[in-house]
Amino acid sequence: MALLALHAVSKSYGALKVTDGISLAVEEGETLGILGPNGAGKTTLFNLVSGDLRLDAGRIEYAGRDVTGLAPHQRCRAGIGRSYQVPQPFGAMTVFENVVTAACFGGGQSERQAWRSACEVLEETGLLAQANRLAGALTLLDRKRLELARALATQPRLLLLDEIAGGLTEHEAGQLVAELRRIRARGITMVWIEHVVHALLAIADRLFVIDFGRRLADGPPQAVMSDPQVQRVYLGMEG
Ligand SMILES: Nc1ncnc2c1ncn2[C@@H]1O[C@H](COP(=O)(O)OP(=O)(O)OP(=O)(O)O)[C@@H](O)[C@H]1O
Repeated sequence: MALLALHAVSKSYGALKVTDGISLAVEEGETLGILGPNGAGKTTLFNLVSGDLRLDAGRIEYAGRDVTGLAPHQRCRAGIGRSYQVPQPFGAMTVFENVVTAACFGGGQSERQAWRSACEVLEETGLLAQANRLAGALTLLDRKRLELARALATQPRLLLLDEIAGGLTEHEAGQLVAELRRIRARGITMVWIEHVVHALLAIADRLFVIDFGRRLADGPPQAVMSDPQVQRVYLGMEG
């Protein structure tokens, strides 16, 4: 049974169909990469899965349960954690306080549990030395790590990552991939939207390409990247 299953999911803004009948299954333990041109509907798909947006049609199942009608906090507590494309930490709070807050309010943990899991997550994401810094004073790499740490603090079984490598140097993106590999080794299922293709290819088991809100390709990374339609639409290359 798939951990996450989308059945003909659709969402429109007025006449603009942003998600057009997408069906997709993600197996437990899998790392799925999502690619697509700007405005293709990738973040919208995440918003539909996390419950930040209500869908117009279709159904979403998670861990064998229909979660279509659940609120975002209910989906989070059920194990769907996510990061946001634009990191949104509480800038006037420390890194530690940000992660504790995510563990308490997103993960439903007691304060005592939240302190413990915040320490573990900060160590795992390489942020322990920054624990007492204000989140607003972090470098871009550390802000991305904090975004990851806040999602991990909710103890997800399914982790949705939205462009977490964007704006990083190649070396920094490599560090982030190494952290994601460790997270994957813990058995966490990941779906990662990313424009930094080499970072995605370093970890994804499978790629799903979206164009104009529809599935353009879905399969093993090398096969998808050499698909002439993907090269034409996404990479701007003529086949
Ligand atoms: N609240 C909204 N109202 C109207 N249109 C919207 C809204 N949110 C998104 N859109 C439109 O929906 C389309 C898909 O947006 P989305 O952010 O999902 O794309 P994306 O693939 O994540 O893009 P990017 O790679 O640039 O982040 C875009 O044309 C966008 O302008």
